[in-house]
Amino acid sequence: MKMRNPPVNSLSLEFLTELLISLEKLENDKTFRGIIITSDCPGIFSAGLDLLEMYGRDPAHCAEYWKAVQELWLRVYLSNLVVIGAINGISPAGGCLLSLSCDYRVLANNPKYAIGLNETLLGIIAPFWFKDVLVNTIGHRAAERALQLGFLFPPSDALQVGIVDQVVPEDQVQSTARSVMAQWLAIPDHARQLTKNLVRKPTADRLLQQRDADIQNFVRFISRDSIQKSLHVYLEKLKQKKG
Ligand SMILES: CCC/C=C/C(=O)SCCNC(=O)CCNC(=O)[C@H](O)C(C)(C)COP(=O)([O-])OP(=O)([O-])OC[C@H]1O[C@@H](n2cnc3c(N)ncnc32)[C@H](O)[C@@H]1OP(=O)([O-])[O-]
Repeated sequence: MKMRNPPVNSLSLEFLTELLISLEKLENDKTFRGIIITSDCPGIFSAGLDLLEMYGRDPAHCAEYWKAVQELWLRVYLSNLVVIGAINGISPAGGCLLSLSCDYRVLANNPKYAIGLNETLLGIIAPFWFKDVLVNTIGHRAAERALQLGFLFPPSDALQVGIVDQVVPEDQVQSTARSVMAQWLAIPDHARQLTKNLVRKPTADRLLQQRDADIQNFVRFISRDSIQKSLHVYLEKLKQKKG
């Protein structure tokens, strides 16, 4: 599955909806047993959540958007398919969450392809379920530092901390992802799926038990003047960087 939402594969509401529909189709088609998620935008896996869906929007829109973000996470995280991330670009925040929700992550060895939950750098906070997935992946102490400091790990550090499973030369990302897929597909589906569910369900349940409250929290948080100001400053920085 090649994500294509130029210029930066930001997860806009429209793009999230497209991803959800595609994933649902694959999930329901019994001829598919696994997917490799990668990007069609050179150098960018995904720039994460679309800031323009959260900046200057009314509460109803923010609520609709957040529901779609939750939906995508649950769909990928709990998928019955084997999901491999072939991460061929930078993946901050929501892009990192998408990567972390895969069963296995292969990252291209390019120092620009950093990965991490950098929310604090934007003056915003990674929700508890983003945090849970990171803690599950790299452990409590490493997650505590990474989250507070908004670390974006370059490939060698990403491998060392365990936020990705493998770092390979850029031209080998897809072939490596395919070999990994073959290895995972050698396991009987029912045993692998039930085991995946056993491991992941408690984390997903924490959100499932309070989805509406989580939406309300998000809307309250993102609508604050101070948060809107932080987003404004960050968006301006992105513009200025462009020159
Ligand atoms: C509680 C919530 C939790 C939040 C989770 C998140 O995921 S928060 C998200 C955390 N994400 C981040 O912190 C990543 C922020 N992005 C970046 O750091 C860089 O864009 C890049 C490194 C991904 C690509 O660098 P590059 O030099 O190749 O490209 P460029 O920088 O020139 O951008 C091209 C155009 O895309 C625009 N745009 C970019 N990102 C976003 C976005 N997320 N959304 C919307 N738009 C975005 C950018 O403004 C510009 O627009 P313009 O001026 O053409 O109208």
